Amino acid sequence: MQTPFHLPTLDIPTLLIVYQVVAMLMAVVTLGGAWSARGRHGLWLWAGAFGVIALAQLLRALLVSFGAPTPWLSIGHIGGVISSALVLLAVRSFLGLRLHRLPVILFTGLACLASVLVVSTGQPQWSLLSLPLTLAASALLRGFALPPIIRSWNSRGGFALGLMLVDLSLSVAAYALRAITVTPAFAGSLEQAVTVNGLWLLLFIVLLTGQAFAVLLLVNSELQRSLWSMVEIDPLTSLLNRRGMKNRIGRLRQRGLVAKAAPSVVVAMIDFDHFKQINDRHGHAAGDAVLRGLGRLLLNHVRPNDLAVRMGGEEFAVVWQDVSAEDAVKLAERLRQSVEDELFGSEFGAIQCTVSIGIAMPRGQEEALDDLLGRADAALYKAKREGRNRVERAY
Ligand SMILES: Nc1nc2c(ncn2[C@@H]2O[C@H](COP(=O)(O)OP(=O)(O)OP(=O)(O)O)[C@@H](O)[C@H]2O)c(=O)[nH]1
Repeated sequence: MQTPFHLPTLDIPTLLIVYQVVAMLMAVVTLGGAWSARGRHGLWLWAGAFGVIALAQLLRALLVSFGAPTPWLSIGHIGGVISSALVLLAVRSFLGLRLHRLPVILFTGLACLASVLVVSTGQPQWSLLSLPLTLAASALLRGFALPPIIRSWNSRGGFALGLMLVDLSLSVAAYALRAITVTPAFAGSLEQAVTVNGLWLLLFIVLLTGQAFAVLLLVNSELQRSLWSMVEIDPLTSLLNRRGMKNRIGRLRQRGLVAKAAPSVVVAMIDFDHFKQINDRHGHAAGDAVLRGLGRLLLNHVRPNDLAVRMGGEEFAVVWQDVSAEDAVKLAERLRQSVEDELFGSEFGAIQCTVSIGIAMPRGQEEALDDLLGRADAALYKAKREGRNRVERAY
């Protein structure tokens, strides 16, 4: 079959050297990133993915110049499959998913073995199968990394993840199409197949560079995220702190999920009764265990869009969304009862405590969050004055 268009002649060995140099550069840049991020987010695996391509091409070039036996020359193809396996593992590690290493290793091993076997026959019609075979294996391995990235992008969004998604999707398509089009049967002749492969190499150099940029952007945004969570999360209870709550509500308002002081938002301020006595009687460590226990209990009482917050000391807050005033009173009462029924376990024995709760609903669209919190606080102190272990509502 003759292709209807004229393909430019490309110097494949030169392109392979460029591919190798770019991969080497990307490996060095990603290694630097992995080093500064202490290897978090699967960065060593990303660096490995670029490094393997660079090393495989280098080895191949050396073997060719030393006149190594033919089976060794499939090392470049094998490097591509191993690199794709590392990309799959890197994506899972980056997204914090379990790494199913064994099936990935087995599949990669089989693809590499098949490549060596077909090249070892010494028969051109078999040897030529090595490239499409390993390219197809790479397309599959990278394809398996797509669904978790798509899910993550749907929930998190972000430019860096979007860029990774685009690059990975393009590379899955490119590996699959390259596997088909580099076969002489498709290209029309062996010469045409070599030229088509050269054109693909050009695209692969671009995709490789795009992937390295996406990795670095992703790591940068992850480091920023973890820095923010250190600022916004209370280390003792892992709940949001006061700043985290304000930022979260600000972000929800920006995304239009919460209208400015929407009337359906209810704030509950929660404060332990006589917490000082718990510390005095059982010790500070037992007090900490009780605070952690309330943190867990609050998380069980809120839905994904609600917020559970440690405001400071033994004061907590819950922000319920989409609830009526009547339902909020019921929710707060149920929460108060749960704390009363709970035996907060610690190594010093079970500790029983109670909380006082003040709840407030926005007066109108314009009430600022601080004013709302202030009124919930005032209701809380009314609950304390009226005898503690009770819920009071601000009007
Ligand atoms: N263990 C522990 N105790 C804390 C922490 N933060 C604040 N506290 C203690 O919480 C206690 C709060 O005491 P008070 O403000 O007098 O309040 P209270 O004893 O709960 O009395 P009422 O609120 O009036 O019922 C103090 O003894 C603080 O030391 C903490 O992180 N861990």
